[in-house]
Amino acid sequence: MIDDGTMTPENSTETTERPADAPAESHAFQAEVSRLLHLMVHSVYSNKDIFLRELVSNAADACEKLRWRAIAEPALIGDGERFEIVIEADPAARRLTIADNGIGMDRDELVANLGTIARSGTKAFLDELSDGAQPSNLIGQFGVGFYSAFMVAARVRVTSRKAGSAEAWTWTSDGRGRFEIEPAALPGAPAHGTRVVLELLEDAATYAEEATIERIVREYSAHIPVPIAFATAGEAERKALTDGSALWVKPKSEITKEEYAEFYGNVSGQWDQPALTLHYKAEGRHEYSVLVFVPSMKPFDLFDPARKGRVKLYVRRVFISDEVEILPAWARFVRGVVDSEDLPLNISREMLQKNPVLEAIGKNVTTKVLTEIGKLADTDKDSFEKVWGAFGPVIKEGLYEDPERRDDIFKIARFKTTRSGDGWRSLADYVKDLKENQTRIYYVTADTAERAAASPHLEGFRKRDVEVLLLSDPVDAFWVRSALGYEGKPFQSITQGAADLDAIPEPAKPEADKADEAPAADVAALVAHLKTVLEAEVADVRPSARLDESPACLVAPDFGPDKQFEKIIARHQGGAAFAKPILEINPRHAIVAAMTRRLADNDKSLVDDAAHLLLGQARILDGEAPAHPSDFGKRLARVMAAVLG
Ligand SMILES: Nc1ncnc2c1ncn2[C@@H]1O[C@H](COP(=O)(O)OP(=O)(O)OP(=O)(O)O)[C@@H](O)[C@H]1O
Repeated sequence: MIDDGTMTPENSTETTERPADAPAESHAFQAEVSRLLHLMVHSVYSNKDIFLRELVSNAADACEKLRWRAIAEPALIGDGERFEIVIEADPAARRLTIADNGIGMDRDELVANLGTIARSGTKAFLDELSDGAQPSNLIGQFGVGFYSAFMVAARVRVTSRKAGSAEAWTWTSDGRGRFEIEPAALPGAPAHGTRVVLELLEDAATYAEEATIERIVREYSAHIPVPIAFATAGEAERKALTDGSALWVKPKSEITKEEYAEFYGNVSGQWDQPALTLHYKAEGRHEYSVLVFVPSMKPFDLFDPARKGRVKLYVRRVFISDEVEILPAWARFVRGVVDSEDLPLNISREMLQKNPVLEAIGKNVTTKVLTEIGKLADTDKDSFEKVWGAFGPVIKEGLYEDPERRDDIFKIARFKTTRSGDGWRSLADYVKDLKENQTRIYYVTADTAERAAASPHLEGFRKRDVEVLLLSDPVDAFWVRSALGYEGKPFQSITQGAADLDAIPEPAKPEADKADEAPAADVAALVAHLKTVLEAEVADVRPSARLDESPACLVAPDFGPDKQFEKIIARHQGGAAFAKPILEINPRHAIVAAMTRRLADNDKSLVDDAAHLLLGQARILDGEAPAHPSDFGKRLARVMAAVLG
């Protein structure tokens, strides 16, 4: 029970008396908070109900924190005290109170927690809100839940007492830029915990009605693990709305899809329909229950550098922590709960690091998640593609971080390729369709799939109908370098090294085309000349098998990074110098043929200009600028004048 009669109308409405020597302090909200509050109050939200789910969720978190703390320090709570959340409505006064007997906040915590937003990504969130995204899907994710109270309240008063503290404090604000903090008189304050009082706006009067509250609690908070009761102001009687029992210990057959979805929403702060729900109990060496979800929508912090997971750890129904990394970082999109029967309840945070029981659980859950995603590929292609589209870029981090998972990840990995069209191809599909004499899995990496698909390096592969993976996630440039291959076929960048395409048969060429080809001896002479002219900029010049329509392209040497990987490293190191590239020229191209003729005629200055232009053009096709733009411009003008003049 929440003790001390805190819910009586008298002391839940009036500002508590404060000692004369402790005047109310006025603080400005952090700028981000003000921006958020402004958006909350002035946007037209279709769903204001969510404020209650956010406040209830905070109240439940506070109870769970204290439940855990009180294991080591039982004196923090009363004898036989039961954690609960009480929602009290006073329709006549248009007032709603949410009270919990959780951990509470001291003065500094009130200032920090209800005056700033600590989460990284806040700015991104605000920008997204400004762009008109539906906030109800986003709010819970960003750690800004409390502020949603101002969607329905003209004034919010929070009285809180930290468990074990002799002081209580009241925080008050109308949400317009400032808040006040003052000491609260102890007789009216909670023994421990927090009371949030909302003076509702005129058009939000419905939130002081029992039926509305009951409906919202059933819809959004029916399975939070702390019981919720309803009370009408001035009446002693309380009505239990939920029993606070843990959903994950119930048998699967007794849980509806809606109940799972609601639980998922509360545990993840996301309110999309989960793509996968995994609910099972493991018995054997370790005993534990798992209820985890694969979302169908990307959480906002998926690419946050901290790469934090959000699976909550419970021990025998007691919440322990959401800070332990139970799953590997590349599975950080998984949300849910793991509840161990074996770990000690008073386990310290230090003991949770590198804990063998947790490691075993983490491995098992990871295997299950990968297996279920794999099954989804067979049973529901659309959902699977959504999951892969959203989380593939993260899962692929496992390809180089978690070598023992590589084969499992390769099984579910899907790629855009020169043959995939709108769909995706698996490596199994790729290997099944290898061309005669093809021994490698070819790939090209670029910033976007479109740019990858436009790479001139692809031409010779297209012509031979050799499939190439079009890789455009930042992580791709990394795993292709460390993965040894798939089913014995090594990965090979098409922008690196000699393209061993000659062994793969080319479709027969019409005789007319062959006539355009420069004689081999002339090509050799041109190559030798270009090597001298471009010596300062390229490591080598050679005829290319990989080109068809373009006159030239740049490739990286056989060993070392490929072109895209070089770019990524250069970006991080502020433009580090790399090995000079190799220029490949297309002996079948009209420009190259013309250059061989000009060289034979000893028209060196035009050939030299053309050589530099070829190199500059190859750079442009790689998404770079010519090394010396003004020199490039001059040569271009000279050649154009010679041709047009
Ligand atoms: N009833 C409460 N008891 C104790 N602390 C609270 C309570 N309500 C809010 N807080 C504190 O204020 C912080 C900010 O709350 P807010 O709802 O804005 O974000 P959050 O709960 O951290 O994130 P999320 O909404 O994603 O769960 C909380 O993290 C918590 O520390």
